Amino acid sequence: MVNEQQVKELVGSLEDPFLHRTLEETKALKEISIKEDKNHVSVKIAIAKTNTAEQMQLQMKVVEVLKNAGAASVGIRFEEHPPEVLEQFRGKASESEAQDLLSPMNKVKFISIASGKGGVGKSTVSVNLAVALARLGKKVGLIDADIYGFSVPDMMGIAQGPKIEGTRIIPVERFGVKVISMGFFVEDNAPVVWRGPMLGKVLDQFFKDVEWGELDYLLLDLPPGTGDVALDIHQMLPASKEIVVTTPHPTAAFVAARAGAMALQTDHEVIGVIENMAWFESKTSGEKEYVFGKGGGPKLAEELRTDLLGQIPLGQPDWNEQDFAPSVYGAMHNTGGIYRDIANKVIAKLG
Ligand SMILES: Nc1ncnc2c1ncn2[C@@H]1O[C@H](COP(=O)(O)OP(=O)(O)OP(=O)(O)O)[C@@H](O)[C@H]1O
Repeated sequence: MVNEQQVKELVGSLEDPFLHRTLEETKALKEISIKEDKNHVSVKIAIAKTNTAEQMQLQMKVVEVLKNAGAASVGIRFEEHPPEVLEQFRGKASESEAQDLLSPMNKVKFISIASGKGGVGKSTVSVNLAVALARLGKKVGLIDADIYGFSVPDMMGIAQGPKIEGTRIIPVERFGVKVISMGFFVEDNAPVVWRGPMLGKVLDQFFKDVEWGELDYLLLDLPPGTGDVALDIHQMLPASKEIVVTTPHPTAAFVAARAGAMALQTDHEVIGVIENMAWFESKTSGEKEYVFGKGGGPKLAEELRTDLLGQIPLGQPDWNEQDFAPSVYGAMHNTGGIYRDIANKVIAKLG
């Protein structure tokens, strides 16, 4: 069990990656809360620039020092120092670092897509939401971090891996979305045994070494479930907005609620729920059959005190209009329209 003083000292001794002063010197620790029953430590830290690879590295260090000191789980939120505080320290930063403070990644909003268990359509939803946001004119990146499933390349019909230019990885662009997948770095669909820390390194590389350019949104297709790997990945991610995908069965929603709880515990904000495989609609009669039950999505949204962003029916894209992307719905497809409505809601929420 760690106490507040230890948290202050341990986190305070780490450095702001841009200002090169300790977090104690920059008065970065804005909030500390310790839930003794769960041995959970939650901190809010101000740094020079949020949503950056440097923030990720700092985040990993904070988790490491607090876990080494005995915390069972750690939640971190970041905020940016106001300009007047930055001014005090700016002289310390070299010109290139000052330039870096203005880097385009500064503006990107992270959206993680999570689920309580596998197979509910989390990857399908991630892909189609990314494409829908791009169709609405947003600059979108997608990281397929679903280490058990990395199915995004196949779903989008991506046959070629990314180009490597020197030390930089150029993401593959498809339907206007820049895509990076764990699957690009694994030979012949071989199964991979991942552990949290290893995953953290790979993710860190995705943030640092991938040439994302300017992005509005970076979507992350997370591993399903609420096990160790999912927890680790949540703790490594820059504070992101999270969408939870569920199927309509009340039991599925119950399991998905755990994923939502994990997001909240690690200080990610749940911005909504998407119910997938909501019903089957007969093409001839237009009648809806609730094949997998009913009510799970609204119930989950209520439980997580968030919005139901949309309900996706059972079905498949029309292959011929899809240019060999087996899971991407066309803009004119009914389900493509549902994804467009969801994308509009996401934009309204996040700007
Ligand atoms: N609305 C839908 N209608 C019909 N099939 C669907 C729908 N959504 C997803 N599927 C299919 O269900 C299967 C699982 O979907 P997907 O891989 O997206 O799930 P997942 O939650 O990401 O799974 P995992 O995390 O285990 O990889 C896929 O074959 C996909 O094509």
